[in-house]
Amino acid sequence: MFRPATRQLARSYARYSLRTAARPSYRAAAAFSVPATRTYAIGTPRSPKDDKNGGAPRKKDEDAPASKPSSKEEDSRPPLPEGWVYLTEDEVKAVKSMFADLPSDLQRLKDETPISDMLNYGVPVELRDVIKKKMDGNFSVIFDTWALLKIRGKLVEAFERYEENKKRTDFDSNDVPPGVEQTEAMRKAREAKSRRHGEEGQPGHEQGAGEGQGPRPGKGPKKDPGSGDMKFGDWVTIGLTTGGLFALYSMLSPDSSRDISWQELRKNFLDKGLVERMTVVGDRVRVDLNLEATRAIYPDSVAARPGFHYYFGFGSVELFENNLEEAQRELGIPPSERIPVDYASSSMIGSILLSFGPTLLLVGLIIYASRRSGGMGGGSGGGVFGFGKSRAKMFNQDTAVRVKFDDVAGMDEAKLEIMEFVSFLKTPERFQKLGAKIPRGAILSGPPGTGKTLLAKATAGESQVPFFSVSGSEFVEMFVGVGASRVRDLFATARKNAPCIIFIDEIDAIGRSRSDGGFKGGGNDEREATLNQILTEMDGFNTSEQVVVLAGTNRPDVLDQALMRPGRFDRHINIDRPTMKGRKDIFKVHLKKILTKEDTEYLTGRLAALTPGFAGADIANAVNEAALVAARANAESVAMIHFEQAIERVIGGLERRSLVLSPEEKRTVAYHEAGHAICGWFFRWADPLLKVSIIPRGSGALGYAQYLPSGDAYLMNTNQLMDRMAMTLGGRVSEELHFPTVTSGASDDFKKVTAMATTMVTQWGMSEKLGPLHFKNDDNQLHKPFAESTAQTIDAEVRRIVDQAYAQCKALLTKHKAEVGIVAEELLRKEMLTRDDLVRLLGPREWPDKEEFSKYFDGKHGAPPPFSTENTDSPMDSEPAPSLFDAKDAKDVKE
Ligand SMILES: Nc1ncnc2c1ncn2[C@@H]1O[C@H](COP(=O)(O)OP(=O)(O)OP(=O)(O)O)[C@@H](O)[C@H]1O
Repeated sequence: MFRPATRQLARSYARYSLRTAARPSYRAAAAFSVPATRTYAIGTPRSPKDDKNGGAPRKKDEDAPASKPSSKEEDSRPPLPEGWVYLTEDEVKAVKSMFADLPSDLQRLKDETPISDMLNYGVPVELRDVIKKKMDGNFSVIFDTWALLKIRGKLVEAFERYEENKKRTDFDSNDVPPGVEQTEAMRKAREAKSRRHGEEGQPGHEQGAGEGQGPRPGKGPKKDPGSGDMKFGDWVTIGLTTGGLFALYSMLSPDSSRDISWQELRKNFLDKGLVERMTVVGDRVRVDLNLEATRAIYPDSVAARPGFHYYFGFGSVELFENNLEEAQRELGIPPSERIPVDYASSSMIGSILLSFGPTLLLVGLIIYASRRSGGMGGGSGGGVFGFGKSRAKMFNQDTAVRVKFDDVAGMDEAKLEIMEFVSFLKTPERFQKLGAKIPRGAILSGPPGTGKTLLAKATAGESQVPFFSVSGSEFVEMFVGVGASRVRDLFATARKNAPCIIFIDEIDAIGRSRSDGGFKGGGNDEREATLNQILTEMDGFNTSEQVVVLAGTNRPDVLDQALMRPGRFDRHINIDRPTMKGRKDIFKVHLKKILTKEDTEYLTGRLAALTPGFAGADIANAVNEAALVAARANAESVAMIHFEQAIERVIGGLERRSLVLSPEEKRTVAYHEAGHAICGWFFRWADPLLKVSIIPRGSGALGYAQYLPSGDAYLMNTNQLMDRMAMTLGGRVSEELHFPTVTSGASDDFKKVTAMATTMVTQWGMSEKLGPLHFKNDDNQLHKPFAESTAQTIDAEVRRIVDQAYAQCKALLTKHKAEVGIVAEELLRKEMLTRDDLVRLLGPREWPDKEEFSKYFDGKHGAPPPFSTENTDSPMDSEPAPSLFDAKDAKDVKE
């Protein structure tokens, strides 16, 4: 089987055949003394039509055979050089059969190869071995095909030598002398060559017609329908192993280019027709070789690898062009087939980019990063300078601060105070004509969620002036000077928009007392610089400037005194948690958004009674939660029961019915809670019980008892405190009385009792031994503000008080041991008991109820008992945020 591996080989063989077919007297022997052909990887053939000789080019080789010899002449065939033999007819038949066996993609080779001519012109002797193997049936597709390729290489080399010796010009199909009849092989070979030349896309070139002529391919040798397929097909046929490894090696090889001198290039590649294209890249020329031809001649060279290029330098483009021109002239390459030269001007830009690319990239990144951080601030200025821009959000009439004083409830005094600012902003002349200096600003302080921000917004909403809202933490940045710069920017913008209000929320983030820094080691210069800037800006206000600064904080105690002095924040408005009436009003505000059919007066009163210690935000949350509970229950409107469930949920957390306790644990919890309930029922000064439950809730409470607090207890006497402590210890005492051992469940009770007793002794002057002294225990202080002996006295007094509460509780529960049992057993059955259940089990409470209790919880309004047992919690509910209550809060969530 004869399978040319490369385009070059195929072409060479085709030419060889053409030649022999055209001139029968030609002998292979002559080929070794006279070059018969020259191959060019590139170049455009002359069209036969264009040729002056009518498609038959001039004759170049005088020794070339003129016609095919007859079989009679075979004996007189000239001797062949060593290593070459003439084939017999049988052998030629075997070659034909090998071609017939070729895979379909190589069948074309058969057509392009004039096999019968082999009979006359000899072949390398190795071909005979291959033919023999074929005839014996030992032909190996991989190894013997490879041998055939090598044989083909020898043939090509022979022609190359011939060419070099004679320095003759190309001999192609068009060189057939006039009058010589072209064989079929000649025609096909010429067509094949014509197709290859056609790749160069020379305008006006006409391709020959005939079978085997494919559609004209686009530019580039790889698209050659003949040679490209041939190469690929060869590798496939030879074997994936050889080809794959070679391709992999070629790809992975870092050796993708090499410098070469002009002389080397000329000797090794140009003269052999292996150069396909040259590209001027900057001051060098890149050489593209015809891979297939190169591989045939230099099979082991890197030059034959795909993607490999030679480069050579030149003095000037003109010199290079002249050299190339001269070389091609010497080689006799016709102008139409000269090697194309490209000029890659874009490489200049490419090389500039390559040199400056990293720097440009870095600069770009820096600019991008600074723009981003500037942009994040929301300030108008971006870029590097955006850091110092204020991040205050501005609201005006268009962007609407629609909050009005009516939306703020439960802080009437604070509202009155702040209304003065509104009058000042609206009618400044009223104050100015009397010579009154307008307060510069006000600090709104109070626990979280009490409505400080809301009040500031309402001030802006009422005065109809622009409102700049910023948080203190937004001045804090890792860069020195940024905070002060943002303050400057904020005040400058505010002055431009005067009259207006600036609201700085959480001002303690920057307004912290400057002396505080010392303890933490070195202070914080950046924060101090920011604070100083605020002080300066507020000082700098001209009295007629209508810019009011409001600030909110939960920690007025840590603020710097300079900030609080008159002339800066001269009004201090403390907003505490709302009273019973305040809560009622806040409920009214938020109930406006809710669809409910309940009597508003009764509903708000009852809810306010149930929520002592709730801040405005807690109330807003509870109302919203009630609407969600009602929605889950598919209710038409939000009813009392939904509100109560919502409040219970806000206080105690989500019910955790999935938490399964053992019967023994459940029993312990029931007796523990029953102990609390009995104490609350029988102690004179204890808060009336609302509900006791052993359904686990929240994160760790296994049961709890809830009491109606004694209104807003601003004052508590010793009796109340002792009863409350005794009631708190009721759980543990009950466990002691009813079980052989006690549990860890009373830990939180002890914590509360200890805290209460300690406060009584150290702050409320309720210890006769210690007397009327106040010792504030500050965790930040290293030393206690009292002597060691005082500490011992405090310890002793705290113990005495707790012991007394314990004794009081034990006496009561021992007396009512049976009742504890009754309540506990009922609790185990029902899991939750209300006040009505206790009345049923224990009879009416001996002590009179408080006013609010009888008003809202006497059952006269037909409302269900508080905290109905109906459970609408679904497992998907999220747990509400726990509310904060101080020691005065009577809601008692116990473990
Ligand atoms: N007095 C009130 N009247 C009506 N709603 C209130 C009142 N106080 C708080 N709220 C509700 O609580 C929400 C939160 O209040 P706001 O943000 O003003 O609290 P804050 O005191 O500024 O809290 P923080 O100290 O945590 O910043 C308000 O949007 C409002 O719905």
